[in-house]
Amino acid sequence: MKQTQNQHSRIKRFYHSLILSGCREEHDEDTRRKIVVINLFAIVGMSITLVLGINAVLTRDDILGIVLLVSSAMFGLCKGILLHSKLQHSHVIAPAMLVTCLMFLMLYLVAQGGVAGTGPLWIFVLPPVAMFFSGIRYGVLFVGLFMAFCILILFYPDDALLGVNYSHEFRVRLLLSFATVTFLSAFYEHSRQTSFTIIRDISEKFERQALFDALTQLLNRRGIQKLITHETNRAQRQKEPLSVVLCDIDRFKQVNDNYGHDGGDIVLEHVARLFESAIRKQDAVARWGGEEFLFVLPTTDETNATILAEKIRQHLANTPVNVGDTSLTVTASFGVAELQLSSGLDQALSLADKALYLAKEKGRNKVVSASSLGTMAEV
Ligand SMILES: Nc1nc2c(ncn2[C@@H]2O[C@H](COP(=O)(O)OP(=O)(O)OP(=O)(O)O)[C@@H](O)[C@H]2O)c(=O)[nH]1
Repeated sequence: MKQTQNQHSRIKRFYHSLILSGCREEHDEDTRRKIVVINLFAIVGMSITLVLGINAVLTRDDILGIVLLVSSAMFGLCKGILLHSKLQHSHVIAPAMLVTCLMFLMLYLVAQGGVAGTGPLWIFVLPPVAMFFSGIRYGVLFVGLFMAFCILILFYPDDALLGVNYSHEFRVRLLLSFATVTFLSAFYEHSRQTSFTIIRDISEKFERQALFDALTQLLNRRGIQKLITHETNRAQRQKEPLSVVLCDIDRFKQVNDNYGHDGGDIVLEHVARLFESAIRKQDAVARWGGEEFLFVLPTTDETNATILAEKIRQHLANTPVNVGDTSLTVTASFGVAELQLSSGLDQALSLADKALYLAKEKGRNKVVSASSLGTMAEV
């Protein structure tokens, strides 16, 4: 069993170093995908140029062989840079090197013709690779530079820079078809980037909608869950107090009945803004349900949480809200409980709920703490 696990983790590590080297946690999805392609390109480039290089040496084409073997080494170096985990910008340096290396290799193939004059066929690899690795701006710059060198090599007087004989038509058509591929690659890269931005924006919007309440812009029940778990674990680990306060607007149904649902929504927004402005930066408040709110107060014991709840209660009661022409005074009831290390969060929430229920029972517009539940219930 353990052996299989070891084998699994070895395969995983091998896969990571092969495909994902250079990926960091802070990288977004697009950058990660790019790094995967850079890794693959470096490996494939290194292998192909190595095989072609050995073949060229064996067939006594020494210069082509050396150029290909040097290129293979350069591709290998790019892979090495990606594998260097401490290099911060490896995902920028490696592709820049890859494109430069590719560019020089292609220029050599254009100038010398490669095997049986087929060298120029490889240059069409450059535009899509340069656009994808370097983005449109630098991609166009790279390819533009490459074309300028190509024109110089192909049309230099007396073919002084050429080691092979191309017809005039071939040279012109080679450049025209290369320019067409460059244009299409730039257009494709632009569309790809635009689609990616749109999809990212939509996904961020959906993520926000899933975690935040659309009306009040506060975290919703699902949104605060992650924070609660994090704060609960921290409080338990560091043995620090943590309190929760459940709050429910008083007689909210009447607000809806008297001022309509829109009036009710204005009140909910007013309460949310007031609550938000009343807490510290490390505290959080969420819309827990319809007209119910939950405060999470790290490093706060029940006594201090009760003092804060009382302050908020008074502030709300003294801050009327305009609903249409009416200035409306809104009150709320609060239940406070401190997290007990032995019992956990659910117990604290249940106690806060009981305290809130008691605050309602005792006439509303009140703060009740969990520790006073027994004594107050008897009064
Ligand atoms: N306008 C508006 N009303 C809501 C929303 N969510 C829940 N409500 C209303 O909130 C009201 C809650 O009423 P109840 O649970 O009876 O409580 P209450 O009237 O506040 O009475 P107490 O809590 O006992 O003081 C219901 O009428 C719900 O329809 C919302 O998003 N907007």
